[in-house]
Amino acid sequence: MLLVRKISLVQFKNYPQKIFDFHKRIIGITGKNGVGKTNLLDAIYYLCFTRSYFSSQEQQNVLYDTNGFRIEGLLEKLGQPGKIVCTLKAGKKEISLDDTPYEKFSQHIGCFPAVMIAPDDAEIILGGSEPRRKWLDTMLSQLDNAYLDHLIAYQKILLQRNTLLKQIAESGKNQDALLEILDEQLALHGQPIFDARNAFLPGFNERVQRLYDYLAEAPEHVRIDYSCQLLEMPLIEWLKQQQLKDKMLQRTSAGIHKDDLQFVLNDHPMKTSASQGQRKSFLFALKLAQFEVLKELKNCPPILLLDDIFEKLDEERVSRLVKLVSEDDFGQVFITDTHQERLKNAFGAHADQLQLIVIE
Ligand SMILES: Nc1ncnc2c1ncn2[C@@H]1O[C@H](COP(=O)(O)OP(=O)(O)OP(=O)(O)O)[C@@H](O)[C@H]1O
Repeated sequence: MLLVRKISLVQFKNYPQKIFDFHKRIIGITGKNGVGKTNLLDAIYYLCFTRSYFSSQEQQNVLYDTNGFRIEGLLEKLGQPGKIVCTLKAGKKEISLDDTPYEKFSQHIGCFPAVMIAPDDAEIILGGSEPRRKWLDTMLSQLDNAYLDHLIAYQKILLQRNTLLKQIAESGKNQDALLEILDEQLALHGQPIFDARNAFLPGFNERVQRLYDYLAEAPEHVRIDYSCQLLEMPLIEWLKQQQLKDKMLQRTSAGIHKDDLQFVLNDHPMKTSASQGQRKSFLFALKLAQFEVLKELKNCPPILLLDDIFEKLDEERVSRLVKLVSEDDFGQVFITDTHQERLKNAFGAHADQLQLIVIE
């Protein structure tokens, strides 16, 4: 099992300095609105992903009017202790495992798998394609370090290619030789990303359907369709074919950065046709399916971070979810709620496994 035993926060978000000890499998975090329940979940997420789930800019993670933070976590994975330290000092970030700093943070991703379910996740269905790609990338990066390395390289080369396209337009100079090199490199990293995304979704769909059936009230058919230009032809051919157009647009119009996922409910797009309840059930099914895959492929259940689920789901769905996460092989679960009694009652039958933390 993977367990967080202790976390120390210094100047992380609203915490000037705070230590939390965790000694049970299910951790209920309660306290009034705005006390820092979500921030505590985010700190745990940070230890696993080397970044915040909620804040895209590091400065947002630093306590107001200070200039750096430190998160230290003591974890236990399959009986082995591990110490992760994440610091931001004078704008410089450092991550270490057992006092050895990582040269590449990507090496850390997937070592301590975790899944977050949070209110903002509705964006995955309702927003543009970016949150869907981000969700898929987070999932696949945890499963395979090579995927993340390809993704980082792809994004870097994409930026270089777009810069070159702008330079060509501005200077009128022939830079075709360089463009060709970048095309080859982009294809080299883009093609395996496509392969991984394409291979992953069919099996994943079966899991999402099963979990949706468990959570939802009515039997409905749900699925995720992968939309990608590379389903038609390889990236290198797309890049060649689009070169003229790209020079005019001054950006790269083909590639896996254009991918999207279509969430479908009974053959209709979920974004426009699903009710709020159906969307919530689908999101939970999606995240729990992610949990299942990680558990199987990592041989260890991920840490599950559930933010505000009692506000989001009706009683029936909450009780099914509680039943699921209470199973002994589920791994460590952190749940936030403003109502201490509600949390206690929900886990009443498993009170021996529940540790309540009240944040004041
Ligand atoms: N960088 C920061 N420095 C100081 N305080 C911050 C920072 N970022 C966020 N906060 C504060 O953290 C608080 C929000 O914390 P959080 O979202 O964890 O609360 P919560 O207990 O989950 O609340 P709710 O029950 O409403 O979901 C807010 O008061 C916000 O002002």
